[in-house]
Amino acid sequence: MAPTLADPFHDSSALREFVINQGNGVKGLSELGLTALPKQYIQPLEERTCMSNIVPQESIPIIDMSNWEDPHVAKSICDAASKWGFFQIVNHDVPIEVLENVKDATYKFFGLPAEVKNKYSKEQSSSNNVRFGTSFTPQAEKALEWKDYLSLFYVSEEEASALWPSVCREQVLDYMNKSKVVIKQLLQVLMKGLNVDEINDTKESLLMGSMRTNLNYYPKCPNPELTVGVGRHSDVSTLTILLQDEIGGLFVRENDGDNWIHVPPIKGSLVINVGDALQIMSNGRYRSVEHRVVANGSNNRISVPIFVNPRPADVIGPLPELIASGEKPIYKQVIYSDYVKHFFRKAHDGKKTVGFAEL
Ligand SMILES: COc1cc(/C=C/C(=O)SCCNC(=O)CCNC(=O)[C@H](O)C(C)(C)COP(=O)(O)OP(=O)(O)OC[C@H]2O[C@@H](n3cnc4c(N)ncnc43)[C@H](O)[C@@H]2OP(=O)(O)O)ccc1O
Ligand SMILES: O=C(O)CCC(=O)C(=O)O
Ligand SMILES: [Fe+2]
Repeated sequence: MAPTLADPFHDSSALREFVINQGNGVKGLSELGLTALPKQYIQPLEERTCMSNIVPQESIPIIDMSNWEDPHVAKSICDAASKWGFFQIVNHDVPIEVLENVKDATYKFFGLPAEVKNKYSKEQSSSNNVRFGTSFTPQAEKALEWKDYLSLFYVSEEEASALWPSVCREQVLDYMNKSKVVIKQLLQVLMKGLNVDEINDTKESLLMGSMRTNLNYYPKCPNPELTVGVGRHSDVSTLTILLQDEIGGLFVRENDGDNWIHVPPIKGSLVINVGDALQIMSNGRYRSVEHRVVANGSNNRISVPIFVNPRPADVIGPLPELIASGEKPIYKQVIYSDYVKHFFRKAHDGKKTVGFAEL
């Protein structure tokens, strides 16, 4: 049968060839002007965002970082990390031009021809530290996600100069470097909230020894209600610093229940969330909370998370200071790269990754 514009990708191998092998991504699908979502992206009902589960009157905290050392501000940061696992920060000293430049650079990267972006795919990239991809783990997913991404793991300025795409390299490095000040402030406050007063070099390396920046591109989707931009997951980081554009679509789970709260875009703000590594190191005091992104029928959307992590070879577990104070550990010691590999080997599955470290 001849392909139709409604479903030219009835055959999954044709879809894989176009989206993954040729590097067109979902951006390429979106730009074909399809009238219906290819069936490979149709998510089961329980994974779609249902309006009746959204609580419009709720909101995650918004914290002004200009007086971050003030005990009231510090308390609101620790409370937000314990209760919500998510908050937004304003007046954080990352210059607005740096944020605007990295958003422009994201559009520039995804605007490159498919064959140029595809040079950074898993198959063609000269390093595992630079990866252009689509969905989350397409080989492990029953239903694909409507998102393309570029993932940049930072090793050194030299490696970035040699390997990262030139259209976004400087802007991502600048965003990462300028964010370090607020990352350190947040970690200092969060550690103090656990009665860990000194962040020595070893502890700093454990909390923020590696960084990965992803550029996420969610193209306009023909049937947004049938799919997801990103499925329910918690991040495996210590902290994530997320820059989103003005479109919206990020939802956070409220108190482990069935209700979801929208994270409204605020110009110049950054969204902060606790990742699994901090949940484990804080012995469950700070919570990495499930979140998801809806697809959008009218607009393209971008976001730029910085995942602040331990180093791959670090062993993570409840911090010794917490155990010394008499707390019973609820997590075991795990090698961080084993934890991350476990996350990347399966489709998004909410909070299940943390089970890998549970005692
Ligand atoms: C993409 O959509 C996402 C991503 C996310 C991400 C959320 C985070 O919190 S990312 C922070 C992760 N932490 C780190 O990167 C720091 C620690 N790094 C490591 O431990 C290692 O660098 C490594 C990530 C484990 C890779 O080590 P390596 O020795 O190179 O291992 P491999 O065998 O090559 O890879 C293992 C496995 O993972 C897949 N993978 C690797 N990198 C990525 C990547 N950047 N994005 C997606 N998948 C990746 C790789 O393909 C391997 O899988 P196979 O099936 O091929 O075996 C949140 C939400 C999203 O939607
Ligand atoms: O795009 C967003 O708002 C969130 C993306 C996300 O959760 C992630 O990349 O881990
Ligand atoms: Fe996430």
